[in-house]
Amino acid sequence: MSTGQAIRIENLCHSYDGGTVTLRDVSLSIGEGEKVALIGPNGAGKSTLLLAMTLFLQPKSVEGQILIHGVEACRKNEKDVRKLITPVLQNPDEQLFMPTVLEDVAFGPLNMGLEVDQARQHAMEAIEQVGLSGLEERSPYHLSAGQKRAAAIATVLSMEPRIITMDEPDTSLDPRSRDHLIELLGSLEQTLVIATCNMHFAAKTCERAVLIDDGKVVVDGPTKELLRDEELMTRHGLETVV
Ligand SMILES: Nc1ncnc2c1ncn2[C@@H]1O[C@H](COP(=O)(O)OP(=O)(O)OP(=O)(O)O)[C@@H](O)[C@H]1O
Repeated sequence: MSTGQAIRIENLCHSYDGGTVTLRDVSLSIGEGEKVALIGPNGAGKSTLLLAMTLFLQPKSVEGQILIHGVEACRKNEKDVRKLITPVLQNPDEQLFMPTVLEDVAFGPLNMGLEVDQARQHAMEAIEQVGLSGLEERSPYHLSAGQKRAAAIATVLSMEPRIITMDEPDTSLDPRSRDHLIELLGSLEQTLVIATCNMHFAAKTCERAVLIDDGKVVVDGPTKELLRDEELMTRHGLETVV
């Protein structure tokens, strides 16, 4: 249920090193608590759009405006923006670098200035939420692909951002792990923006989908309606889901 505006993007343009144009005049509003899939073929600009929202692009390469809960996403507001919106990276290994799962999940809250006990409490809750209780002392390197994905999500949940972005979170998951992830995402109250090329995954996790191709928003609407449109899906190299 949407209670306010979480993300507002206006006329966003971006190019890498003044070369490849990746985002062309993208405008988009996402309400608080919405779960939105960014769908589109490889190279469409989905990851770049997530990087723009989470301030991971060179400021000079971006034109237009992004507001995160009313705060302009720019360098001078970096600290505030990072508290509001946090990415789960495409590769969990980039998010897990401490000796144990617990230390990894507590790292964010500690970094935000929480006392050790409080950070541990947040971490334990996040670990339970993602179904990894009992694995707190395990090295992240010794987790399965599905467990790594869950641990990476826990490192973000423990910081309690209001918005979470995820880039291809279903990559390398077997059907059972994917089902666990779908269940977990369904249980989250945060606003979620999920980039995916997997239309079945999009249909199961997000009520709304934004189709991006060649850096432009092509269509924005109910996921199931978009995915049923065979002509639209085929035109953009995507799979129809009936
Ligand atoms: N660091 C970079 N430098 C230059 N070009 C890049 C860089 N990263 C991505 N690109 C290019 O930008 C375009 C958009 O890429 P992006 O990763 O945002 O697409 P995507 O929709 O997420 O694709 P995929 O589904 O394959 O992950 C592509 O043409 C890609 O080659």
